[in-house]
Amino acid sequence: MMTVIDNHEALAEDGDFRLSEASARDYFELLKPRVMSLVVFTAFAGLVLAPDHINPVLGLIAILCIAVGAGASGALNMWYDADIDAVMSRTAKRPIPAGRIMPKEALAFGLVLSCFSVTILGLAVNWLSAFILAFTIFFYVVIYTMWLKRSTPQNIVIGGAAGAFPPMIGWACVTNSVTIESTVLFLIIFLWTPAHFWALALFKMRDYEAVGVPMLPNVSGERTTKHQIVAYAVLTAICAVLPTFLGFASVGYGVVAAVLGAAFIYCSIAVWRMPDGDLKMIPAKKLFGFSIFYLFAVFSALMLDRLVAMLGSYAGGSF
Ligand code: HEM
Ligand SMILES: CC(C)=CCC/C(C)=C/CC/C(C)=C/COP(=O)(O)OP(=O)(O)O
Repeated sequence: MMTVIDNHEALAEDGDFRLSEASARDYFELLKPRVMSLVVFTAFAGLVLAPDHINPVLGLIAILCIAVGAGASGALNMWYDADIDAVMSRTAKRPIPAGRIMPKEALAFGLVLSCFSVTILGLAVNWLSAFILAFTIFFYVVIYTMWLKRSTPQNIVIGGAAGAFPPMIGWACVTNSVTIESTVLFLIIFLWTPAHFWALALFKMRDYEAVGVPMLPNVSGERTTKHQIVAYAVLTAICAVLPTFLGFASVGYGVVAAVLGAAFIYCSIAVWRMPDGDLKMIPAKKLFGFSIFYLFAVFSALMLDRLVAMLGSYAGGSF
């Protein structure tokens, strides 16, 4: 049975040039906007938390470049994964497997946006942040999507680094440097990723089984995955309070991060206590959903903490 993708290639091979019937919405969907919105939010947090100032117009340009670069990496991921996306129930309706966009169009779109975002960021802001953006795109598309994802159950642990760079890019946009503080922001997301994704991988095991992608639940089983989910949730909770101990966030932030971390660990333990073979996997779905709220809440608390500190110093300075 020819899949949609084969049929598309056949159409292109008969020499008969066809205009793409893809809509702007289809191209927008290639950018993984829902996922990348939180990615860009963490980049914005890195820009806000950096101990210096950036011209607001340049700051906006920086965030737009990071957003375009993140979307470009999503388009290139969908281009490469079109074969397995066509088989997995969760991804079968995406623009390429659904036949709305041809693989070559997605590849060109992703490459053009990647070059555009990196070049503009380098010219308008600085070349260090542009380099980190380029490296992040490369890491997600080549290291994770093309290599690790299909070859090792540790794919998302190592590949998770790609998703953790955005706050470091935002920080570098302002300071033109990589520091201990921006590395801690990187580590929070890096350690958060396994619990975030393996929760989903638990209830999507059959999908990954069907396409032969070696996700941890499929390779090492549910019990091992649940143990590692709890371990990474604990490490994330510990890392998230480090800003207070390193002096770039208040004790008040530390308390909020500790409470959020306790909730994250609680959700991960609920997954650990879930019987293997459970069909509904409610705790796993809850952990996946909470993981997104958790990351949003931690980075929001960091920015709020910075705002309160700035207002406090302004008020103190004006008396
Ligand atoms: C290698 C690292 C990561 C993996 C393997 C991963 C995996 C996934 C998968 C498979 C989904 C479901 C997407 C869908 O069905 O369309 C998802 C959703 C999501 N991810 Fe991750 N993720 C990673 C890193 C991140 C990072 C770094 C962030 C943000 C900082 C993030 C934020 C989200 C959000 C917001 C959603 C929900 C999207 C929606 O509601 O449709 N993810 N993730
Ligand atoms: C600035 C910049 C380049 C940011 C990139 C940030 C980044 C790498 C985010 C990871 C997003 C994600 C859903 C990865 C999963 O890919 P997958 O292929 O496992 O998920 P899928 O099966 O849903 O496609």
